[in-house]
Amino acid sequence: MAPRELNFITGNKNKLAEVKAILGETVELKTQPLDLVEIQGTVEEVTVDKCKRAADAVGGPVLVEDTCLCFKAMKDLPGPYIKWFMLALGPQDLHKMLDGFEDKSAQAVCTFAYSEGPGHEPIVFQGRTDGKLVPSRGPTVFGWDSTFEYEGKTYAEMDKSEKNKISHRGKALEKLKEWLNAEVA
Ligand SMILES: O=c1[nH]c(=O)c2ncn([C@@H]3O[C@H](COP(=O)(O)OP(=O)(O)OP(=O)(O)O)[C@@H](O)[C@H]3O)c2[nH]1
Ligand SMILES: [Mg+2]
Repeated sequence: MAPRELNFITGNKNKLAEVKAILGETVELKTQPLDLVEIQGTVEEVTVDKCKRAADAVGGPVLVEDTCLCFKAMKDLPGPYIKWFMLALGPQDLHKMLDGFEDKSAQAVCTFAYSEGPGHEPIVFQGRTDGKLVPSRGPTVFGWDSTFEYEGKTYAEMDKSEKNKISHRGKALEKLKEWLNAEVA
């Protein structure tokens, strides 16, 4: 049975705001701001492990999300480790990581995992958006939004509803919504 409410565990306020806006009235969204340990591995491994840790910490059903930024020239790195590169370099200098490469293409990947609670295997919903890494343009409010360009505009140059329609997160949440609706029907 699909849940009627979701407990989204995240320490990231910007993610939470987008998830709230995208899910709208689909489901009741609760949240707990836990900072969970994140392992190394593929994005699926990182997200599933984060989900299990969240379920254990909360002792009940949880939703978590992990975001990757993958550079094609770097064989998909930094991927799930993008947070640490962002923290070190900031949005102004992140694009310089690809200075030595012709290929500036990048893919934003968003992976949600839902678990019914401790001991339950998480279900995964993923969305991917192709773009490229560019010198920062637009407000630097959310992570690497100002350096990721999709069809001529950086995420930061789009208004929120425009970003949410084509974003990695929007696409992943479309799959989550389909699952919620299919289970209810
Ligand atoms: O410009 C951006 N547009 C986005 O749409 C977006 N989504 C995530 N991020 C950043 O990418 C890293 C992911 O790391 P991450 O998934 O582990 O997140 P987090 O640790 O901040 O929160 P959480 O793990 O508690 O949920 C963090 O630096 C996030 O700020 C984004 N930046
Ligand atoms: Mg994190």
